[in-house]
Amino acid sequence: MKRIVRAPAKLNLGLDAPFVHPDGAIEWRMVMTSIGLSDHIQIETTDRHDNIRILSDSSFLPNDRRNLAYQAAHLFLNKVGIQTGLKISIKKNIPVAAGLGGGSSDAAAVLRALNEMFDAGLSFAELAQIGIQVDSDVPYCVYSRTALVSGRGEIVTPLQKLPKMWFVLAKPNISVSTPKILRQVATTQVSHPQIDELLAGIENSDYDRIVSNIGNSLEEITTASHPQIETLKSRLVEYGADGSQMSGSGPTVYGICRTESRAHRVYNSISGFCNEVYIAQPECDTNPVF
Ligand SMILES: C[C@@](CO)(OP(=O)(O)O)[C@H](O)COP(=O)(O)OP(=O)(O)OC[C@H]1O[C@@H](n2ccc(N)nc2=O)[C@H](O)[C@@H]1O
Ligand SMILES: Nc1ncnc2c1ncn2[C@@H]1O[C@H](COP(=O)(O)OP(=O)(O)O)[C@@H](O)[C@H]1O
Repeated sequence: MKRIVRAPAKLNLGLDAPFVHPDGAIEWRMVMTSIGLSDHIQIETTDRHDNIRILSDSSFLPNDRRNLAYQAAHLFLNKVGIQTGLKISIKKNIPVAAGLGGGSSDAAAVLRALNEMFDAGLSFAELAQIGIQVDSDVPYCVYSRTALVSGRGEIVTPLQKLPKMWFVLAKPNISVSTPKILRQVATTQVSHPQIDELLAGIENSDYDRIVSNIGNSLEEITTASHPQIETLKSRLVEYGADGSQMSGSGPTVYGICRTESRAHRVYNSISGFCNEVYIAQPECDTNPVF
């Protein structure tokens, strides 16, 4: 049996961390969307029982149990009691450790694909329960559509489609350690974006209200050690984006544009300052996940 699936990158339109639980886990309130930029994953069954082999075209990825796709496959096979070998080949298009959830999305794509391949009949909620054991963005990525994410990442409430918009992503050439950023949440006075206003903007398909209420509590923490993120954000707006923000714990920033032609203008201008630049639309409008 063989399947090829896409694993889309996510963007955080709104990210609030209202409090930290006594065990150190962060309580999230995030509005996320998935975009056309995606990894391609081929999954094949093999007769080497209980052997999960990961191959990828990226030298940045672990190809053993540390790979999130491996962990997802392992948990799924245990849960449904299937004995098979798997070969999982990842074509990596999403920049790694960029705040775009590439690893979580690969893991979620593997869960969805195995569920279909073996006709296991698990609901998205059940796949999300497996996914939360891998990391906190996997439940969202099982749905991979615009959604409100809360709790420790396990509560996913799908929202309606975003109005037409374009994103211009720019990934500066710096490394950000997510654990290092997240550890600082408990001890830093972070700002809290207006998530309810953002939700109202989405509910009313109101582009301007959405753009004026994007916000990310982690931005101040990451920017404190990497001020170039702030510069890149300002440049995106200077070149014509209606708003700009960092995704996740960074370092990728994105600008939002209402039209494709404006997005291309911003793309061309920002390309002079940043090597890794992408244009994408929200996932659900154009490209079904399978
Ligand atoms: C911040 C977000 C927002 O979408 O995006 P990314 O930047 O990853 O894309 C994610 O929630 C992120 O998800 P993820 O990377 O899965 O985070 P988690 O699994 O919760 O934690 C990542 C790592 O940070 C550590 N961690 C987490 C919380 C905390 N208070 N202190 C920590 O040291 C965890 O132990 C783990 O090793
Ligand atoms: N399939 C995968 N794709 C990307 N990264 C992975 C994968 N499996 C494990 N990782 C590890 O997960 C970490 C986070 O990567 P990624 O999910 O791309 O970024 P982020 O958490 O910033 O959204 C990296 O250190 C990477 O080595």
